[in-house]
Amino acid sequence: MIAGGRPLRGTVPISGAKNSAIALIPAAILAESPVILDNLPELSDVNIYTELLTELGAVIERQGDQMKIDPTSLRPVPMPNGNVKKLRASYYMMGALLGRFGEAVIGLPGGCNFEPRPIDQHIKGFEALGAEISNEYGAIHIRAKKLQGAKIYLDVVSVGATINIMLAASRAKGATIIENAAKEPEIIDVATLLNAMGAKIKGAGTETIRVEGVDSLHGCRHSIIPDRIQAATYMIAAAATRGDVVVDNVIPKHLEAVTAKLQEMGVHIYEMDESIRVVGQPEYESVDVKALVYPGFATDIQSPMTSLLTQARGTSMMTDYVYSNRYKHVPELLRMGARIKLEGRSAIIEGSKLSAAKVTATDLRAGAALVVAGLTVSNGVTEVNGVEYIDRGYDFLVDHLSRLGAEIWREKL
Ligand SMILES: CC(=O)N[C@H]1[C@@H](OP(=O)(O)OP(=O)(O)OC[C@H]2O[C@@H](n3ccc(=O)[nH]c3=O)[C@H](O)[C@@H]2O)O[C@H](CO)[C@@H](O)[C@@H]1O
Ligand SMILES: C=C(OP(=O)(O)O)C(=O)O
Repeated sequence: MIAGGRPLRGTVPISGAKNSAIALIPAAILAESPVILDNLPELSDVNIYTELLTELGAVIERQGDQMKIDPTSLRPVPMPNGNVKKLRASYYMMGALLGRFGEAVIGLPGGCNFEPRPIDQHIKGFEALGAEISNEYGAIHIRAKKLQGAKIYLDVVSVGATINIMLAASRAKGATIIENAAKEPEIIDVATLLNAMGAKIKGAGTETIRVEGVDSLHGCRHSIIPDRIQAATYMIAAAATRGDVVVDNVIPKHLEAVTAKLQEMGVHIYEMDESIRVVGQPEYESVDVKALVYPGFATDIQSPMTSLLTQARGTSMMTDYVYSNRYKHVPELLRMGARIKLEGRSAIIEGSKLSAAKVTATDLRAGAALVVAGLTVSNGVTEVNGVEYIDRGYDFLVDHLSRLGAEIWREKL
């Protein structure tokens, strides 16, 4: 529930990145001794991953924002159903188990289903490494007598496929070259962990990644990079409420596309070494935004940005080149009085005054978009349902926003 209309003011600490954490936890499967992860976010996706690895026999200890994963007794137990279906990133178990044991049986992943999300490039990568793959009763069976390095050109730039191939290839014989690789910061984070575990990966963060396979990997300690999507969401919320907020513990370089777009709208932004101050203004110019792969404007921030664009003067255009149909938030924003038209993969957004309504999130970032919208509305209380999606990606959201001066609370059901 949000009684909006209050400018957000103060400092918000940003936790470790969800999309790193849920790749780094399965990466630990490849080690033959314990891995320690610091700066772990407190998210439902992380909790589900913890359960998944425990079901496979790993021993996991958590203390504050630290997780110790001891994978020494872990076995490649088939996981056709259950927790794997609750999580998009359960597909990383495929690459990790394949690398460590040469086999994996994993149910097709779940997670946010804003549109069909194929994993054909992951499969193509495993096959190129020598794995045999079949789909039986909704679960992918992957087996390889021996993993052999290969040259793999990805047909589409895919974060998940790039990471999954790195995981398996780090234990293959010889060199694997991934061409047309994704360049997101989370890919560099995974490569950094794997290299600290003894892998030989070069080029992460560029479109060509070279993985020299090694015979074994060992434990290490690693600190997860800050969550750039959470950070961007608070930046957008600060702008939308005409507030003055410092997002702290971030890597400003990871947020350049968002910073540039907000500045183009007229938001004042000051970058420090590890924080960004966002000062909202009474009026904003309309802008056109293209959601692209990194270093472009992230698709994961497209939905909250769409909410902010309702606050700009004139007509803005949002085009998502990564997911053409990621607009489940739009019908809900219409309920709040937004004037948005969908055309193909674009949303055309007219500046409008929003009003309170009962709305429902059906995926994580749609949820974030509705919260941003609710924060701008001063007449009445906006009710956002489906908050379990928001819990996938924003830890302590209500606490953080309350500390920034928002009137926001969770109803006990
Ligand atoms: C857990 C995680 O890190 N999730 C992120 C990851 O998802 P995920 O890794 O699943 O997304 P991808 O980068 O793979 O998808 C990018 C595009 O490629 C297509 N595609 C992907 C794989 C494939 O085998 N075949 C194929 O056609 C997808 O449909 C999509 O259009 O990157 C997305 C794009 O930045 C983000 O929105 C997600 O938050
Ligand atoms: C779509 C997202 O996550 P996932 O790929 O885990 O569903 C997201 O983080 O916005």
